[in-house]
Amino acid sequence: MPLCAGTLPSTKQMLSTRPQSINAPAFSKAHSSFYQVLRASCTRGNARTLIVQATDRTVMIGLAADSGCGKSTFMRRMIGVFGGSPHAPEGGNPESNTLLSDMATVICLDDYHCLDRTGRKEKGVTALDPKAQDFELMYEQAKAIKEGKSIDKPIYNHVSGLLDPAETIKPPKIMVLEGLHPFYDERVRDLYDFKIYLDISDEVKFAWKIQRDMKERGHSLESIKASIEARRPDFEAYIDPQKKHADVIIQVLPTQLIPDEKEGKVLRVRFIQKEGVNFFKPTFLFDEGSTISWIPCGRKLTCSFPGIKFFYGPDTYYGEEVSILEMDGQFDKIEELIYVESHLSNTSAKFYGEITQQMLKNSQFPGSTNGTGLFQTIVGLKIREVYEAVVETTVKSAV
Ligand SMILES: Nc1ncnc2c1ncn2[C@@H]1O[C@H](COP(=O)(O)OP(=O)(O)OP(=O)(O)O)[C@@H](O)[C@H]1O
Ligand SMILES: O=C(CO)[C@H](O)[C@H](O)COP(=O)(O)O
Repeated sequence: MPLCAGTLPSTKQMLSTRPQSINAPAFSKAHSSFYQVLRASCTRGNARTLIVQATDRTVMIGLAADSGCGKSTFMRRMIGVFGGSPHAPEGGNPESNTLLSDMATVICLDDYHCLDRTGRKEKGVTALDPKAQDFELMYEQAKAIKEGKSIDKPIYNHVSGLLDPAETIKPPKIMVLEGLHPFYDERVRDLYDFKIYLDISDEVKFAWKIQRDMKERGHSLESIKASIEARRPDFEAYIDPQKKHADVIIQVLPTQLIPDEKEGKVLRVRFIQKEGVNFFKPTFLFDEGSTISWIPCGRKLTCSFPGIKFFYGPDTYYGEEVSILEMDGQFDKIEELIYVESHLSNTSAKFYGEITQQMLKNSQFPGSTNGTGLFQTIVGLKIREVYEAVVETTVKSAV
């Protein structure tokens, strides 16, 4: 017999009640906010089950970029928004590329290479070539995860260059597929709730690669140049075109504040945001839809040479309406970012100062004093908002 809202237990009672059987799902704090939605229309028995099932729907996020373009750094920022520390699967293959955290699991699409290093060499293809990628398996497994099923996913071992035995991945609340081809196959593309592309210009990519591969991995300047050149044709043919499918693009270019600066030390970062994307409201500066150029007051935002400049305005990108928020230059003190934050709207922050708080928490990550860190942090908040909106919609349709 249906119960009226007043007769259903309170959220506090729900939290303290044990499930009626071992297999019944537990009601946790994470479900509380959705309980109100159901309280008016559910019987005691099915309320718990419906809420838990609805909030257990996996939200799919795609992150595309070339290798060495800051995907790992971005993932660490995103996971920081949800809390909990990222870790590799325990007790498994030490060369696993998977990252687990309380809310999110990040899968690296290199695991869907169907040709190992020798195979690619024999066939004369690079890892960027779709021929080296098993899209059939990628689609089947991404779909299974979205349907709440566990998968046994292969592991591409970056040390040996071989495909290792599979690891089991359980469906998380948020699944991120990151790598070279997340939006290449139309079937996989249609599974995402939100799509991100990190678009790093050649000059900056080169500077970052030198920093990592020369200083940290002992590669020579010549070999880094040669590897970038060898990848370029396939990058242009197969990776770069995927950016037109993304909902947001973080484009990283050399600064325009210093003439002919090509070293990639000072960056101009553009946050390209599509209009009309489900559950996503573009962030704006001062006044939505206006075109604004802003040089913040130097007393409120300390910046050494060459200073800092913001831009915001509407534009088109591959024929679609977008709004662009741009930051050229860098600031000196992260805590002063609160001044910039106070002029931004639709940031998806839960409280005033959350962006600055996140930036301070991750101050040791590269890009913490420029637009890469700022926009990656905002995208992390956007992912949280998309997640919450998808879950709420699922709960409502369950009701
Ligand atoms: N925002 C940034 N500002 C400056 N340098 C950065 C930034 N993001 C990344 N880097 C540099 O680029 C290098 C690669 O970054 P990261 O490991 O995050 O990229 P990746 O895309 O995950 O690489 P891969 O796919 O090869 O594992 C880092 O070592 C760092 O030096
Ligand atoms: O682009 C890459 C990763 O994003 C790698 O180059 C690709 O996975 C091939 O691996 P390896 O360098 O081990 O041969």
